[in-house]
Amino acid sequence: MTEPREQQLPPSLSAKFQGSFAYFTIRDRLPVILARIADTVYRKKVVILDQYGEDGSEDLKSVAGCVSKLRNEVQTNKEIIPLTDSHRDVEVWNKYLKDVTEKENQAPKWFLSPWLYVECYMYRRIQEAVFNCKVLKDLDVFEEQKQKTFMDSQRAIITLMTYLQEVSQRFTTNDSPNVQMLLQEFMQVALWGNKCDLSISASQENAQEQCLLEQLHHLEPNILVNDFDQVWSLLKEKGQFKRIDIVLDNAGFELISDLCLAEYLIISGITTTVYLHGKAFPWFVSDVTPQDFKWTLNMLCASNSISMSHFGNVWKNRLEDGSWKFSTHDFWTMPFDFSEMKTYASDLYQELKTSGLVFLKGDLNYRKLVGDRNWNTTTSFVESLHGFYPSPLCSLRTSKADVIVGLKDGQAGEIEKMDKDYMINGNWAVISYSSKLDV
Ligand SMILES: O=P(O)(O)OC[C@@]1(O)O[C@H](CO)[C@@H](O)[C@@H]1O
Ligand SMILES: [Mn+2]
Repeated sequence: MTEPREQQLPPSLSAKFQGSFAYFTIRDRLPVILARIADTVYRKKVVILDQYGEDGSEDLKSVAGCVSKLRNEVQTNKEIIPLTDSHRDVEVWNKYLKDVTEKENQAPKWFLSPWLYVECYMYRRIQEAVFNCKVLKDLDVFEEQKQKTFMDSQRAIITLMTYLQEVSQRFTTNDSPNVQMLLQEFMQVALWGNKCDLSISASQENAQEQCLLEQLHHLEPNILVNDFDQVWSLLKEKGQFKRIDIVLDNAGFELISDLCLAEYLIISGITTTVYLHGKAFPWFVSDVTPQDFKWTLNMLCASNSISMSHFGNVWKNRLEDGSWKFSTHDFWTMPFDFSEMKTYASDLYQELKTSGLVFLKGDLNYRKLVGDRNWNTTTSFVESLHGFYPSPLCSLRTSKADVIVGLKDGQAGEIEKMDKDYMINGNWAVISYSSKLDV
């Protein structure tokens, strides 16, 4: 099958389509996320003044000012403007703006241009305010919300990690654990862990209260595409992998669910190494940064829960002994969809080509996999990847944007009758697999 060229691809999702989820996101949700940042920043005033003195207060004022200016630009549909900080990715972002302007013969705007671009640009503009600070260049304006989600999910985290410890013991005592059934369980826990994301909730609290394990059976019918069997036959056919990757999404409970999957992949012998990919700076409110990763492991180690502290130490050792690797790459916080990785991040693309299987978590990664385009729901997942074939891929995504592919004929209509917002409310999910490889 030849890869579809630009003109054959369906249109990009955009807020120019009134009534689209992009439209509601940009009109209603993004301004709320920006307003929430101003509140957070003001709440830090006393602590920052104490730690950083006047420079710190000035920085906070400037971040708050930049974020409210940005909020006004979004709400009044201003033109997208070049970035002014000196972070290493500025040139790529500003060249992209120039290229889009030339291609469209007009400057991109919030309610005109592709949703993926303007939403990614918003989070990079927030970082511009931080990178332009004098003393607060490492400020994470979303830190408080991410940490609160972790703290509020303790019960679910303890239950899940206690279960992981029992499973781990079954492998140690070799009492013939059902590897396939357990893999399905840990993949589905990681899948539903994706429901908790602070961007969809426009920064409203979004902790995991109940234990997911008991709900998996009940949630199974809500998995609209379930390619688990294809993942399992790949693993069975290959025996033990040297490398499996997990492109992470959100901090908090979702990160714990991903690390439990990563631990299971090792103790089951499915792979000897798991590569975990985070974001280089705060992104889409709850995405995992190196600081979030470190903080989470430290919180596990300091916990008085036996299973949490056990795995906190096990996981710190895995980073030491190399069975886990955590890294970031600038590509993950750029506006490109994944079909452009070969062009803009060939090093990352070549690295993923060495993986036996790449799990990609969450909705934004799914949107980037399918190019954030308005595909027919019955288009195959493989076709919607339009050129992104570095390795076998498995998307674990709860649907929080109005794009979905790989459904059967008539399936969308059936689901719509039950839940008209099925594409955007996070109650429905896909486990989508592609085995297609670049030549
Ligand atoms: O990637 P995640 O964390 O699962 O979701 C990201 C998200 O919350 O942000 C966008 C809406 O603002 C959508 O892509 C999606 O709803
Ligand atoms: Mn996210």
